[in-house]
Amino acid sequence: MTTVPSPSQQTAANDQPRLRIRGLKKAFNGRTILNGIDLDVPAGQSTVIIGGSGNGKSLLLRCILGLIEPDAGTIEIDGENIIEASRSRREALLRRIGMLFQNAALFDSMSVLDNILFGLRAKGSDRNKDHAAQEQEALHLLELVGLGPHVAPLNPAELSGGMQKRVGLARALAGQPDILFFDEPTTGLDPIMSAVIDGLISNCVTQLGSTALTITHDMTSVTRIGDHAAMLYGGKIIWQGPAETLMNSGNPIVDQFTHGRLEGPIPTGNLTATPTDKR
Ligand SMILES: Nc1ncnc2c1ncn2[C@@H]1O[C@H](COP(=O)(O)OP(=O)(O)OP(=O)(O)O)[C@@H](O)[C@H]1O
Repeated sequence: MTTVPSPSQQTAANDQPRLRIRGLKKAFNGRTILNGIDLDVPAGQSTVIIGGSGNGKSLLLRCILGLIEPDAGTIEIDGENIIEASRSRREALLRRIGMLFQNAALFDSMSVLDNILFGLRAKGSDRNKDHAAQEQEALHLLELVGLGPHVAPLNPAELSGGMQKRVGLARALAGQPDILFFDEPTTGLDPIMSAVIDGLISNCVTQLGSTALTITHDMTSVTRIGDHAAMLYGGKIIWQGPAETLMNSGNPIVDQFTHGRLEGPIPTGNLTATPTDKR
């Protein structure tokens, strides 16, 4: 007999975040960087994390990806704690995540095609497929990010920064991950290319149904791609809410950061220019 969940049970299931992080801590040599991160990343939506340089945003992503072992806390994907999962189960859960690294992180010595094939192999997506089928899949991924097959034999160094990011995104999409991480996807790009990359990220969420988690310093991007926003400061998520309210959060720390003000609760110390610095 099939049990039909009651409406309240359905709501509870639907409300479960795709990613749920609680009490995540990480210190290096006695220096605490993450000091109890609590964050929910809703399924099928786009969450953006902002925060000052060195606050641990990339570190948070690397902890989730299993590249760095946290000192404490839980990281759940669909309610399953990946830290306590068996190795094979953890690997299976982590295969659900695709990542566009800062600066795209392509292998310079490999062609664009080989970079994407590498992504397919890393996700185990090459199994049961001959080389021609793998190449077809790689070309399809390039097409998804708006690049034609003429780009496939080129080396990353022959591409502009924006094209490199697109290739990085194509590689992140290898193996059809349903969770995507983007680490500063628009840094170093001109405003139009930033809009193109933001559009591709939005498409991943709206058309592929992905859950996106993006780190950015680009406030225009936050409003363009974000459904939800969160700010990391002092080792914790100090604010989270709808992205459209980020610029008027009412939180003094968030407001100082998002408006780039020198005055406020965030110490600027030696970064503050004095009249003598302005020679
Ligand atoms: N493996 C590591 N070993 C030692 N320290 C580390 C390691 N990884 C990160 N850190 C330290 O953690 C801090 C946070 O680094 P992280 O790269 O996460 O910052 P971030 O918020 O992403 O900064 P940015 O916005 O400038 O990219 C830095 O001080 C960094 O030196």
